[in-house]
Amino acid sequence: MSSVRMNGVSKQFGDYKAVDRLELKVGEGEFFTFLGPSGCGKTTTLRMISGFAYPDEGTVYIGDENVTYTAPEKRDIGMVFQNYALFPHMNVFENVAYGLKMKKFKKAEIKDRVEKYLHMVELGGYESRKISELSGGQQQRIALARSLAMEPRILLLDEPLSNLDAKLRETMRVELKKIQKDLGITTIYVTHDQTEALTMSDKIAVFNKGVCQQISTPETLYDQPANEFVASFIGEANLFPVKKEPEGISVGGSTFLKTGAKRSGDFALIRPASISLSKLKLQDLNCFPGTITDKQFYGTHTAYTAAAEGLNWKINSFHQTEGHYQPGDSIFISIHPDDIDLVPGV
Ligand SMILES: Nc1ncnc2c1ncn2[C@@H]1O[C@H](COP(=O)(O)OP(=O)(O)OP(=O)(O)O)[C@@H](O)[C@H]1O
Repeated sequence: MSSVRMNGVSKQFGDYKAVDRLELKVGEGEFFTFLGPSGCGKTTTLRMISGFAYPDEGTVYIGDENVTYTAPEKRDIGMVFQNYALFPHMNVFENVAYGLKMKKFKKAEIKDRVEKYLHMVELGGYESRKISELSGGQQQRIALARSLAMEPRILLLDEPLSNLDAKLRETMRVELKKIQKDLGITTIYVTHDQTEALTMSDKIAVFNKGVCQQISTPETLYDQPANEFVASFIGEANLFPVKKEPEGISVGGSTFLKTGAKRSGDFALIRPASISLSKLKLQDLNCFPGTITDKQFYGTHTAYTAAAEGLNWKINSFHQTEGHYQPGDSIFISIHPDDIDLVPGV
């Protein structure tokens, strides 16, 4: 088990800053996720940790060791990729044993480790299967077992579940997290999928255009996003530019909002689940007439959109009694002041 630190790390391709002055610390045994849209610098950052890319500036530490320019094979890191990268001409045993053989482990130790880690990914007994005889999910587990068998000090996972179907992804999320916790291995996970990040991580670093926007627990990212980008990327959000008025703030031109926000900012953030819908006006404060424009039923909740005060609102209704509006219905939307946060722009 080891920690990872990156101090002032930058990487440029031509004129483009793929990673810009990154500061982060991954604690021992932590499940740490790099989250962000395509091209934001997640993989480049991971490659600088693995040693497949070197930074232009800054330092990378694993534990107390400065590994900024250390070759990948000397870093004692395991990696699992989106495409599995298994050897198709070898069977399952040979795939999992490969790195151990290269490192000249004794035969008995290789056999023990292959058995142990195949059992851990629930594929004990599959040793002589061909790779082509395995499903995508099974192949991904073999790739994981192959990395774990080396007992590395850090595990890096680059979008490992993105080739799997939705149901399998969900199962693998739970299994992967369990294995990680059982082994206590420091893990860095790259994804653009916020559900994966929120459900699996101890901490998440949110990236945008090469810049790390915020590093926090999933709960803090959702409840106290550092800025408009994080607020829009984590969970669903209504984000409206605000105008500062003498007595408070207004959105959409002249709609006054009373907010309990403890900070100031350029955008009002209102989560769709915190808005109530009603046929009648329920309160004077933060209650506006509008019209339902769309309805999508998800089982657990109904997602509405409504036009009110010249703005489009997203509203998630979890109450069955509220779940009966149709597009075209006249409604009132109500928001408690404590559910209106203010966030800075990026
Ligand atoms: N070897 C390279 N040469 C030139 N540009 C590169 C190179 N590698 C990455 N880039 C650019 O750097 C930026 C960051 O790429 P990176 O692969 O780190 O993004 P990412 O967040 O992992 O994206 P994705 O989720 O699509 O994999 C992108 O604009 C990419 O085009």
